[in-house]
Amino acid sequence: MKNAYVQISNLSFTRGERAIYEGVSINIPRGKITAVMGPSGTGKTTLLRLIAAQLHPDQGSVLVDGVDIHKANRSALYDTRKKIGMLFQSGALFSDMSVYENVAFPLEEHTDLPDDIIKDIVLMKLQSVGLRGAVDLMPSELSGGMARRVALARAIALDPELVMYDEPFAGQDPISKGVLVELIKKLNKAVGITSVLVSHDVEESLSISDHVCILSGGTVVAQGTPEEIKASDDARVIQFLNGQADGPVPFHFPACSYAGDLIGSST
Ligand SMILES: Nc1ncnc2c1ncn2[C@@H]1O[C@H](COP(=O)(O)OP(=O)(O)OP(=O)(O)O)[C@@H](O)[C@H]1O
Repeated sequence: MKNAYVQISNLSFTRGERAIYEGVSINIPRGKITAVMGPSGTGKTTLLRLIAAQLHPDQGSVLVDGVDIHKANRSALYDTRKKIGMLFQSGALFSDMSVYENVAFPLEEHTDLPDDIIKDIVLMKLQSVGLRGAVDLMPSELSGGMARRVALARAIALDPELVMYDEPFAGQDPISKGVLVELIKKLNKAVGITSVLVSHDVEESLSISDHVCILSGGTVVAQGTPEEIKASDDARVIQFLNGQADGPVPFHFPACSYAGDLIGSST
């Protein structure tokens, strides 16, 4: 795809004995919102970490804005990482820093901007997530949902070209969820940010994304527009979209026989 911001080709990645990805190819279109969905434990967070070069594939390549991120030299890697904002499930704030200091941190680390400009940017980012009033609070004084939004303000502090959201709606009340959905759309439309959204929230994801990629069992089982995905006749896609427990995708993590485990534990 010519206009892909992230181009993943023939990617394989193994954790211990377990193949998480086997020859996966995915294109993340530039300036669009791509939803990555799939059963729990399938490797969605792992995929984001492979894109950000926090993990390295056994095989295959990941091009981020044309840069092969796993072969890039130190300075190209640094420059490319500056273009990526990440909101991870475990994206904890620095607990000994205020909300202000948390959002200012990447600006102080990566730019030479004067303090008054940094202050304006921090307040602008906090305003966009609806938390300018929380600027002086410490992370321990925030709810889980508020902390997630402060982490988002920090993730977009450097005006990234690519933002990856890992379960941004988890633990959000309906109003905050609405704020986040609008914010993701606004960042995408107004500033042209390429967005990757990992979420279990099927309805929300399909409603805001331009492109959808469904992963299962180490491969891509479907890719396309939300309309194409909804019209898919692949049994795994139908099972996932409808939240059915029974179907081709197993609910259980691979394990030895249950009876064997129980007998083993009683001896
Ligand atoms: N640090 C680690 N060491 C070994 N295995 C890991 C590690 N982190 C994750 N895994 C394994 O990799 C697989 C993929 O994990 P990952 O977190 O990417 O899944 P996911 O699709 O994001 O899941 P969820 O939707 O539940 O968040 C899982 O089977 C998990 O057990």
